[in-house]
Amino acid sequence: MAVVPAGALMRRAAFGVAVVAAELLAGKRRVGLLVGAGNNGGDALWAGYYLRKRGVAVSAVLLTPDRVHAEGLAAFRRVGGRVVPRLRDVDLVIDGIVGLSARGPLRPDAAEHVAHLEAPVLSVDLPSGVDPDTGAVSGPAVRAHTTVTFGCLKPVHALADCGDVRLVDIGLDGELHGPDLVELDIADIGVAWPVPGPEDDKYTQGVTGIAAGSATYPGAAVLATGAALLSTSGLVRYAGPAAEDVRARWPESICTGSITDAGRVQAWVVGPGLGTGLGAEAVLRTVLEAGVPVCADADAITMLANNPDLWDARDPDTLLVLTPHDREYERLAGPVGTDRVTAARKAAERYNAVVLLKGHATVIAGPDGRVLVNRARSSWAATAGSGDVLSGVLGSLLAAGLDPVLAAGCAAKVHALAADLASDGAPIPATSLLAALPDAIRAVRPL
Ligand SMILES: NC(=O)C1=CN([C@@H]2O[C@H](COP(=O)(O)OP(=O)(O)OC[C@H]3O[C@@H](n4cnc5c(N)ncnc54)[C@H](O)[C@@H]3O)[C@@H](O)[C@H]2O)[C@@H](O)CC1
Ligand SMILES: Nc1ncnc2c1ncn2[C@@H]1O[C@H](COP(=O)(O)OP(=O)(O)O)[C@@H](O)[C@H]1O
Ligand SMILES: [K+]
Repeated sequence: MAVVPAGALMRRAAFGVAVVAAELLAGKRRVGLLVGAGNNGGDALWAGYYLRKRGVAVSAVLLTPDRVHAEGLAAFRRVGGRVVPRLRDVDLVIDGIVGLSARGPLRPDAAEHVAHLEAPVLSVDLPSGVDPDTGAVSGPAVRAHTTVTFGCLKPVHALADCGDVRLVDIGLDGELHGPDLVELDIADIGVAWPVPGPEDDKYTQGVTGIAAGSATYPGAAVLATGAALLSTSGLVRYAGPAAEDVRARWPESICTGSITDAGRVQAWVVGPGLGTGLGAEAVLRTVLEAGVPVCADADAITMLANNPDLWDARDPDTLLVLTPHDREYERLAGPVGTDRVTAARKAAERYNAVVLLKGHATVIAGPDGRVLVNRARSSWAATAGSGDVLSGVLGSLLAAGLDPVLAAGCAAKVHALAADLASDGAPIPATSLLAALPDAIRAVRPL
């Protein structure tokens, strides 16, 4: 703002909004604006101005008539824009209620206008009512068909549903610092995914150890072992009371009844279905002492939360990835709250571990401050046993030697993709998600 003429950034932004609006209108001619008190409302009014100049009928509701972007309103009026008490018969709504300075959900008057909308909504910068920094929705909010944002993506675009997100360049490039959050794309994952070369054999690609399952929950062991087998072509060892079940389902795994004679591995997955009794504690201790990277999931997290002495078993240099869902997180570090990125960061720092906080938007924080986000495209992965699959995928990537933050990011993305591919619009059990892993990996691998 200091280096460009006053109002220039807003006009560039608004012009970008008008271009996308014209595209969404696809020949229709009536646009309504919801205009709030700040610059977001100013963007909407200027977008209305550009649309009017293209012959579109534009009406605007001013939510706070005494606090409105004055130049934007004057320009809008100059070209024949109408101010109305309520939007009626419009083909597209432009949401300029609040933008980056928004706090909290929509206030009742704005919520009332939004509740009655029938036309698709084009949000300026973010769907109003959704928190810009955390993506939290704690009350009424706009549901956007499309969001147009400026200069760079903001955390809300990675953490919440903003519809189709379009980025408009308004000339901020030189001013932007590196990203606070990173979302891996398919190409990043395709490059990172371990692939055997001519020199490889079953050991060189990393051996994954699975310490999971119990007499009560043998299925978790079967799912985690299968996921490791399907994710890389290295060897997978299983150790625990579900050895018979695992061997029957996965004859290619090497199974033993006890962790003490499991043999060497390059990474351990510990926890799914393991239980939390004394035997399980001894298993967790053995794994943490092994000096190889560990993915601690499910019951392993609960044990670490309940018995802090267990942390002493870990060599401080041992790479650890914790994969809690919200309730497991709460046992470890208190309530997650609405700011999932801060929650994951806090636990990563406290435990000197990579923390993968599961959910629709999975947040991965490294102890070095890196944060990755992966927002799922559907919620079909929210099913029993799907976390066991995730831990197996992640363990095999750790065994292959991937950096643990990258491993967690790759696992989260491929897991979510497998859920989409398996589901194709219908509910699926975790065994189907598991079976779709090869398709998901093929989909990310370079052609
Ligand atoms: N910073 C920049 O370089 C640019 C910013 N632009 C626009 O400016 C916006 C930010 O503008 P502002 O800082 O004025 O902030 P906003 O437009 O987000 O508005 C803040 C105003 O809304 C009120 N408000 C906050 N939360 C509310 C709630 N829950 N319900 C109702 N009212 C609420 C506040 O009291 C304040 O008056 C961006 O989102 C973007 O649209 C663009 O013009 C492009 C350039
Ligand atoms: N609403 C959702 N949308 C998309 N993915 C979800 C959703 N809820 C959970 N998941 C994913 O499903 C998996 C569930 O793991 P978890 O809770 O450990 O299940 P389980 O213990 O039954 O295996 C995680 O990978 C999580 O990110
Ligand atoms: K908005």
